Amino acid sequence: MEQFYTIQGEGFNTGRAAYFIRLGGCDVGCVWCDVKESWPVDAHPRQSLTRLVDAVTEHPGRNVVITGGEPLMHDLAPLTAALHHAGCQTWIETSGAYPLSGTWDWICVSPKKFKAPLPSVLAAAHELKIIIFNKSDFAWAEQHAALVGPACRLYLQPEWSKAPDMMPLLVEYVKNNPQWQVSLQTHKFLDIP
Ligand SMILES: C[S@@+](CC[C@H](N)C(=O)[O-])C[C@H]1O[C@@H](n2cnc3c(N)ncnc32)[C@H](O)[C@@H]1O
Ligand SMILES: Nc1nc2[nH]cc(C(=O)O)c2c(=O)[nH]1
Ligand code: SF4
Ligand SMILES: [Mg+2]
Repeated sequence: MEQFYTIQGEGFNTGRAAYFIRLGGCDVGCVWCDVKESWPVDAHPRQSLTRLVDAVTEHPGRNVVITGGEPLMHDLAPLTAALHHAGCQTWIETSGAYPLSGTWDWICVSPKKFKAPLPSVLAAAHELKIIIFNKSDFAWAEQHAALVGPACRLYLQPEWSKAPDMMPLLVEYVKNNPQWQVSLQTHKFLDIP
């Protein structure tokens, strides 16, 4: 759907330069999704792997984030193989609703109530990033934290429009449950993609 070189705004890798590839197609249907234009799978032009990898390597950064849409609706094995061949690190942003494909240096799973994550994807996560939209999301976060591996990093990220209301609760939650960390969509404050 789009590709851009920017700063990873969220989660564990916040602040690091990364090339983003946003793949079209998602059927999870989050009411608060901030890229609804990514949902239709056929609305976005196709690109060859060669062209995609060439575009990445025109920039000095070698961290590549595959996002969407829901990127795991596609077989990502060819894309991650080509990126690794070009010397890139592969990072994914996924809801976990579809089986993993591809080989990954960093897996961020952000599970959604609208379509449950697969246990196999949760088990492979390096990072669990729960979006806090209302109070019930804290208990829901704990349910998913029980399904990830022991080394998985735990993040709570406010849903953008609800952040003014939810941030005080989120801060108190992390102070009382320090296994969790706060993640903010810092690119939105920086006004970058
Ligand atoms: C647009 S999604 C694409 C990747 C994948 N479909 C997913 O949901 O993880 C990228 C990240 O943005 C988060 N996100 C989407 N809309 C948001 C919003 N309104 N506020 C905060 N985070 C949001 C998602 O939870 C996910 O972690
Ligand atoms: N800067 C920046 N960081 C991000 N981290 C995850 C994003 C996403 O939409 O997947 C995203 C994004 O859209 N922009
Ligand atoms: S799973 Fe991701 S892309 Fe799909 S609707 Fe939810 S936030 Fe948007
Ligand atoms: Mg985004």
